[in-house]
Order: sequence, then C-alpha cells, then structure tokens
Amino acid sequence: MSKPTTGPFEKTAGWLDWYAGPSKPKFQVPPGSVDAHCHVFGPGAEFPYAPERKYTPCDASKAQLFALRDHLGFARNVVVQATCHGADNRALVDALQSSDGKARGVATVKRSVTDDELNALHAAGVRGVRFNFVKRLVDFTPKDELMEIAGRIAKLGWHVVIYFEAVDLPELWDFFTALPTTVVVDHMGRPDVSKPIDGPEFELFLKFMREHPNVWSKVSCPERLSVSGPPALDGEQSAYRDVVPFARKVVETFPDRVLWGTDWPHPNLKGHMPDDGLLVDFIPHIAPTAELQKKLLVDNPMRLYWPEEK
Ligand SMILES: O=C(O)c1cc(C(=O)O)oc(=O)c1
Repeated sequence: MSKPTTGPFEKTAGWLDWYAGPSKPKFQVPPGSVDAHCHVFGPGAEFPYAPERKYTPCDASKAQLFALRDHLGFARNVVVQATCHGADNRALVDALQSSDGKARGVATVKRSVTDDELNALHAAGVRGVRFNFVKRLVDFTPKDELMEIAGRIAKLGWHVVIYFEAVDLPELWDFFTALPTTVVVDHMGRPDVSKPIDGPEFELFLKFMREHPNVWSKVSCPERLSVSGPPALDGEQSAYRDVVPFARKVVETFPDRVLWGTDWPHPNLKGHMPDDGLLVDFIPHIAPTAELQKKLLVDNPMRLYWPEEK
C-alpha cells in the first residue's frame, strides 16, 4: 500500500497514521466477505475536513481503502461517514461511486437535508445514517431532530447506526428503543472490558439486543476496547485477549445480527496503530466456527446492505 499523506491541513497533535505495511492475514475470510465498518478521510485537498470537526486526521483515500480491501481478501466495504467530515458526505459518496458497486455507505445528515439529497445519497449507495453520542467526537444534537431524521430515512429502507459509550446506555435507552428502523450499534457499545462480562453494564447491552430484535451490533474495534493488549503488531496472534469473551458472547448469542469491520484508518487511537492483517486474524477467536464466520462476514452484511442480491 502507499503511505499516508497530509494535504493542506495540519494533523491533530499526536495523531497516529494508519499502518502502511499490513501483513497478509493467516485467517482466510470466506468468499464475498464485507468489511462493514471503515472510513475515508479526504483527501483534505479534494474533500476538506469539516469546520466543526474535533480532530484533523492524516488522509486516507478511497484508493488506499480499496487496496487494503483486496490485500485482506475482502470483497466489499461499508464506508461509514467519519465525524471529521461532519454532515458533508462528498468524500463518502465519491468513494461509493468509484467502487464498482463494491461499497455501500452510512451517511451523516442534518434535519435540513432535502428529499432530493436523500434520494441522491441512496442512488450513490447510502443505506443508513449515523447518530453519534460520543461527546469527544461531536456536538450535541437534540433527540427530536434525530427522531425526525430516523422517520424520514425509514421510508427509504435505511437503518440507523449509533455510536455511544456503555455508561451512557441507560440514559439513551428510551430514545434508542423508540427508533423505527433497524439499529446497528458501533463497536459493541464500547464496553469497559475491565469490568466483568456478567456485570450489570454488559448485561444491559445484552438485554438491549435480546429484547429488541431490530438491534444489531458491530463486534469491531478490539484495538480500542482492549485494556490488557498486547497490540496487534509484530505478528502478535494473541492480541486483545480481554475483548474476546465480550465479542464472542455477542456473536454466539445473536449470530444473525452481528457485523465486523476493520475500522480502518482507526481514528484517534493513542497508544499504537494496529496491523490490519492481524485484526483479521482476530476474527476466528470471536467467531470460532465456519458457520458463524460466514454469517458475520457475508450473510449479515449482505442482508443489510445488498438485500437485492440475496
Ligand atoms: O472512537 C473514535 O474515535 C471513532 C471515531 C470515528 C469518527 O470520527 O467517525 O469513528 C469511529 O468508528 C470511531
């Protein structure tokens, strides 16, 4: 892969660039696998970062994303609008339109979005909107505004992707459970994996999924959630072991409602930047059978993002 670059923008201090020499995974993903959570950043010279952003990344272009897809053995991507682009979806749309039909997307929109704009996003391959509740990433948006957006995008057959921290689930519960669409949780709702897996916090997340069959989860981002490490670097095959029981529990309990993604280019990591090849090698630890792997990597994302092909 080519190396990360920066255009006219100055990166946030301490920014870690994505890993330019990912290893070839030992685990071979099933044919037709989908990386269902990844981003593009800019390039800033072409698609400027949003004025309201909370961080300025290095560039991470569509060509670099597609090269990673091929290198890791994936067939398709779901590109999720990154907060550094706000509600300006141009970089996302450009990536989708350049993908030969191999990428679909999740956008961020404001209440002011027009029906024509939503229809154009749909034509480009957008199938969901993202609502973000992580305070270090976005400013607050009133819930009535989000609910209005959810009602409008439901008519297009789209879903809502939510990103929040585990401690905030109780406060957000009523809003989340009132959403009229399929709801996809980013990164398992960010559990604190230093707490017990059968403790009240993770139990609430499992209850959220158990009691609401429209709720799905991405079992992604062990590199963000792990406290114990070791990091996925230098061939490490036992990376992020403290995350395994949490992710495996979700995969085994709700095998038809889980998705997996690299989260490339891994915004805001502080300690290390993982080798994406080793992240793929993490998959069989959380989805130990071929049947679970196929659901996680092929059947589920295809049902959600390419339903016309099923
Ligand atoms: O935890 C994060 O910092 C993060 C940020 C973004 C984004 O800025 O969109 O997306 C993610 O999936 C994760």
